[in-house]
Amino acid sequence: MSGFDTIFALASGAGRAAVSLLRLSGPQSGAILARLAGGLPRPRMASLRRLRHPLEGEVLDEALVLWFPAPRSYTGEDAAELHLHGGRAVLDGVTEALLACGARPAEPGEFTRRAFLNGRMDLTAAEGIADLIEAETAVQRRQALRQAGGALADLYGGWAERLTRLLAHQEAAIEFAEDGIPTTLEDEVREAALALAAGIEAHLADGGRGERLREGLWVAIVGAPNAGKSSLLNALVGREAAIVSARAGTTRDVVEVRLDLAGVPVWLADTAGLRDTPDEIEAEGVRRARRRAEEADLVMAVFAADRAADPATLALVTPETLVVASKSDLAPPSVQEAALAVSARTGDGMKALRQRLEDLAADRAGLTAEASLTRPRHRAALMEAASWLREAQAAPLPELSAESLRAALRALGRLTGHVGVEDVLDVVFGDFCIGK
Ligand SMILES: Nc1nc2c(ncn2[C@@H]2O[C@H](COP(=O)(O)OP(=O)(O)OP(=O)(O)O)[C@@H](O)[C@H]2O)c(=O)[nH]1
Repeated sequence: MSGFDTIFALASGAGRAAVSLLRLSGPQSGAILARLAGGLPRPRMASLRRLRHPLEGEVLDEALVLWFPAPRSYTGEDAAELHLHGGRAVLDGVTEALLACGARPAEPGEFTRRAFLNGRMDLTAAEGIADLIEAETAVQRRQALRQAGGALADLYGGWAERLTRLLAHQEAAIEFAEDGIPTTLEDEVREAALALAAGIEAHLADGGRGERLREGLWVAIVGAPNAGKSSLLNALVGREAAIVSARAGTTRDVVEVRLDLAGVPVWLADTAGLRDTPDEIEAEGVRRARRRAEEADLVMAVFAADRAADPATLALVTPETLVVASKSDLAPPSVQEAALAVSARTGDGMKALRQRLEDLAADRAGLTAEASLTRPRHRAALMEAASWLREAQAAPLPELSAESLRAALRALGRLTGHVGVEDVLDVVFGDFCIGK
């Protein structure tokens, strides 16, 4: 796209490194690269060049440079890459040279924003790239790569195409009706609208797995004071993250620890032991524990094997709860049904507990054959599209049905970015860091 400034940014991480990657994009990229490197290298071929300051002529670095003429670049514009030596002074010198040539530092996400505006990717793919940069586990990486590769773009784009055809048919049906030509077209459109709504709703009914994988699965560990919750948490993460003591009521606030369970990011939350207490601080801890249990994706209820099961924890157990009998070295478990017997002290049963947690994590946040939606933004737009499609099916007049189909198409368009709305762009690209 013309009329843009030429922008640059460090694409690699800040700080001392062997190599720093500086990226340049915009209409002046070629001219600027030629000025610094003493001529343009062959497109898309790495060349070793001496980089000079354009005014002072001083050699700033000897660097690998790459020239990507439009449209075959990440942004779709003329672009260049400078693989500099990673020192601070090199970067400062080259930055000054680029400023002297009229380029300006990029805003966060500006490279990907330009790629989107130039039609190199849709909004969901741009989000996939943001997720890939943030991905911390293998399964997160797989989900992000799939989305960056256009899996959601293809799915939603396919629906938008189907919807466009429906709209064309509905409009044709309206015209035929005016001309008095009998047709079954309108009935067919209504039926197809319903089928499409059902398809979107099936995609929505994924239990939030894609969003969970992106953000992490929350597991709340609850139980009576001294049940051994903190010891279990420490044994699971392999370090002393939470304080363990023989004194009941040691954990007062929520202790959160991040864990990679077979590629799914999991947040374990150790909570205060559930009991009535006159201690104000501890009572607040108990309130927080209950809230965590309500909000968690998974509750792990811990009962000490050498004690009778306490009613406060029992009250939180549902068929979804992972029931654990701790301190199995002291006694046979007191809660028999489906309880997993473990001992943080001897390590007995810990492998089985980890495996159970991994299975549950994979079940609630693992990848499935079909790409899952990954953001509340996706969910909102898809719910809106499905609801307009149902309205289109039920509308009393074909004109109203067409109007609803148009609204559904707009909702899908906002999702992929084909209906350009500035505020949507700001939300999506606000997630990026500078240089991406
Ligand atoms: N024998 C035995 N003792 C354990 C085991 N796990 C924990 N304990 C002991 O039980 C006591 C309480 O353990 P914690 O892990 O602090 O229990 P908690 O449920 O977090 O306690 P609160 O912070 O009071 O809610 C400590 O003295 C631990 O050493 C175990 O597997 N076997």
